[in-house]
Parts: sequence; structure tokens; C-alpha cells
Amino acid sequence: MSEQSVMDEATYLQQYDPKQFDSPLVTVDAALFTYHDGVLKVLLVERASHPELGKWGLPGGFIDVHRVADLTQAINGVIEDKTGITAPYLEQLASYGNNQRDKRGWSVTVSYTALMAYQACEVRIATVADAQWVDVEQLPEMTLAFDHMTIIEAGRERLKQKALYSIVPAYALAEEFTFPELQHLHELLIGKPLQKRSFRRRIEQANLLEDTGKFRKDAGRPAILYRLAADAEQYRFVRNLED
Ligand SMILES: Nc1ncnc2c1ncn2[C@@H]1O[C@H](COP(=O)(O)OP(=O)(O)OC[C@H]2O[C@@H](O)[C@H](O)[C@@H]2O)[C@@H](O)[C@H]1O
Repeated sequence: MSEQSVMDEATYLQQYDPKQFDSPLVTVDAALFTYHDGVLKVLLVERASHPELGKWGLPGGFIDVHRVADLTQAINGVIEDKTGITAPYLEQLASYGNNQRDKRGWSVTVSYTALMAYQACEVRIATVADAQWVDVEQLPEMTLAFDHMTIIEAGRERLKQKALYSIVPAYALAEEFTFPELQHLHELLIGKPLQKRSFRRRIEQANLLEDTGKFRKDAGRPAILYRLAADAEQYRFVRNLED
């Protein structure tokens, strides 16, 4: 029997010193998307400290073990501190860990993603120079910090699947929205134009929207304003909306 197995757990824990072992840096990052001014946008911050000073990247940060009890608290705190945004919903996207992604050392980041209705953002702390919702079309011209482009691409792929099989993209719109807005957002996420009539028919047949009785007058004819029906986000189309 080893020496460790003869001592009781309380004694073992008293002697255990996690600082004896080198451990990776652990951070969280968020890829938040919204639909605003007719385009798909992702929330970015301009870094005001090393490493990657001056580059734009996702809102992310270290886990302050004295402040938060779990990963969800960590990511929500980071988003609020760095951008002033309260994320109404978040889902875990993927974990990235290796000895390359952060120059400070072996690093693991747990990434989160969400589609959310537009909220204005603001800088709250000194480690961030600016916070902006950036049109995803501008990303190819930018060099983002760390592996944040990879995280954004994974987020977009997740959203594409949601846009193909569900009405979840409506969460990126205001509470009341028009059919053309919903279709345009689906098209941006899927990356292809969709047939107007068939898109509308599929959504109407599934009873996913409620007519608010109100209209919005844009350029053309007044468009009916809808809101999501109860539990609409649970619905999955058997055939994807591209068909
Ligand atoms: N190893 C560490 N552990 C905990 N806190 C740390 C550590 N190193 C630095 N800090 C604290 O965190 C602050 C760094 O700022 P943050 O905004 O929390 O982190 P940032 O530099 O943006 O790093 C997070 C970013 O690193 C990437 O790997 C990751 O993708 C994420 O976006 C420092 O001022 C310091 O107080």
C-alpha cells in the first residue's frame, strides 16, 4: 500500500499543495452574435494590455478563483466587465488548449456562444480600449488576437446548423420583427439565399410565430410585426430550411 492510501482524506488535503504542479492558464471567451442595421455582427474588444496589445479579440479573461464559483459565473462576469453587456443566454461552444495559443504559456480556454438581441456595449475596465459590435464581413480584413478567429468560425458553424433546422436565429432580432428580417438573418447565417415562399410556408405551417397586430413601414409595403410563439425555440425542422 502506498503512503498516500494509508492517510485519511482530510490529512491528504491538508498536505496537498496545487502550486507544486505547473498548471495551464485557464480562461473563458465569448463569441456573441447579433443582427443589427441589417448585418450579422460579433462582439469584439480592442486589447489595451499585453499580450496582443492593440489587437481586437473576443471578450475573454482569466478565471478569478476568489470571485467566481463556476465557469458560467466566470464568463458572465467577463462579458459584463469588458463590454457592459448582459448575455441573456450562453451555451458552451468548445475548449481549446495547447502550448501555442497564448504567448504567456500552456493555455486552455473554454468558449461560449450566443445569439442575442442587440444591446449597446461600453468599455468598463482599463484592459479594454474599445468594445464594438463588428460586421462579420469585416473579419477577413482583421488580424484577431490569439485563436479567436477559430472560435468565431466554430460559433458561426453552430449558428448555421441552428438556422438550417430551427427558428433560434429570431433571438438575434428585436422582440418584434418582420418576416423579411427573419429570412435575411437566416440567409446570412446559412450563407445562401432562401426561397421566400417556401421559407414562409414552412414557418407558418409549424406555427412558430405570433402576429402582434402591428406593422412596420420600411421602404416598401408595411410589414407585419411578429413575435416568437411560446416554445418556438424547441421546434426542429425535419428537412432543413434550405430544401
Ligand atoms: N495566470 C493568471 N491567472 C489568473 N489571473 C491572471 C493570470 N495572469 C494574469 N492574470 C490577471 O488577469 C489580468 C489579465 O487580464 P484579463 O483581461 O483577465 O485577461 P487577458 O489578458 O484578456 O487574457 C484572456 C485572454 O487570453 C487568451 O488566452 C484567452 O483567449 C482570453 O481571451 C491581469 O491583469 C491579472 O490581474
